[in-house]
Amino acid sequence: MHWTEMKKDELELQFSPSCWSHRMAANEVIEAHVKALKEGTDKARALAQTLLNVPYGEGDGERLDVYIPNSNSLDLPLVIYIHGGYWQFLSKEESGFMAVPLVSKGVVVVAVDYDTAPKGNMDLIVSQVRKSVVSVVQQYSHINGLFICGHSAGAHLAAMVLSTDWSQYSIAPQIKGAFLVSGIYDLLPIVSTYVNEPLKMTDEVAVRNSPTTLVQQLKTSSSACHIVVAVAEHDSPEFRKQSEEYYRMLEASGLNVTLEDVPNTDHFNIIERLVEGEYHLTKLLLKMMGKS
Ligand SMILES: N[C@@H](CC(=O)c1ccccc1NC=O)C(=O)O
Repeated sequence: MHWTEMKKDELELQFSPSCWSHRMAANEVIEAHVKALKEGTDKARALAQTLLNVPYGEGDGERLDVYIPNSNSLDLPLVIYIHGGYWQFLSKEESGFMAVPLVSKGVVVVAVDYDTAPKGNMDLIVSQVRKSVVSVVQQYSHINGLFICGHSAGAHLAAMVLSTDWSQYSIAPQIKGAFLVSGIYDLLPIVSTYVNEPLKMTDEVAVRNSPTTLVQQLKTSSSACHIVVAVAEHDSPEFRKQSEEYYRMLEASGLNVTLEDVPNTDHFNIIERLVEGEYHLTKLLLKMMGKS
């Protein structure tokens, strides 16, 4: 069934990732998710050298954390992680977990904060994340490859970064690879759901912030980027459809894109497991960065 034909209840269920986990009840899976991300982030902060709360703009919320390998090398790959949580939950304080397996392999990890709703709205959040990427490139001009990874709403934001017209910015970041994990690429279906209550998007705001409407811009700005669209086996059918359709659009426009359907995962552990060195997506990310 197309989402336009769904009743509100059905649509809201499709966009309630916690209701589709095969591991735990809805409230438990979210609690466990936040705990896993926080524990992983605390571990990363103990393992790596860190620069915490580095400003990337004037706003209080415009800060990022850097996780640095204990290496003398200057030409390390760098991955920017953009957290999920429906543009209203989570922060960089739970977003350094993937540094655990990556810094030991010589990868710099940056976790970006943005003003979640209701403080921030969709246009602001997208512009903040874009600005953070420009700031990282300016500060770390010596890095050997810029990569971006986002989960859920963060995958949407990562796709929006790839789709940026950089002509209004001081530089045009060259992103070598992108990991889009369990993302939302068409925002129109969520406008009428509970997800939009704090965001208050109109259809117009949703359309201009949908990566599905910006594929031509992505092709112009990010033609050399290897894009991995990853989706969980136990994501909801609508989430799975969003990933499949965005993947097809990118592939049809001739981009270097791969669809990864990750078995035995749900919307939450598909990203939590990046704390493990032996997890399929961790290995794939390291391979993309030339570190395996
Ligand atoms: N109502 C949503 C809540 C949700 O997605 C979420 C909540 C807290 C932290 C992260 C979340 N989602 C994905 O990162 C759900 O049913 O999963």
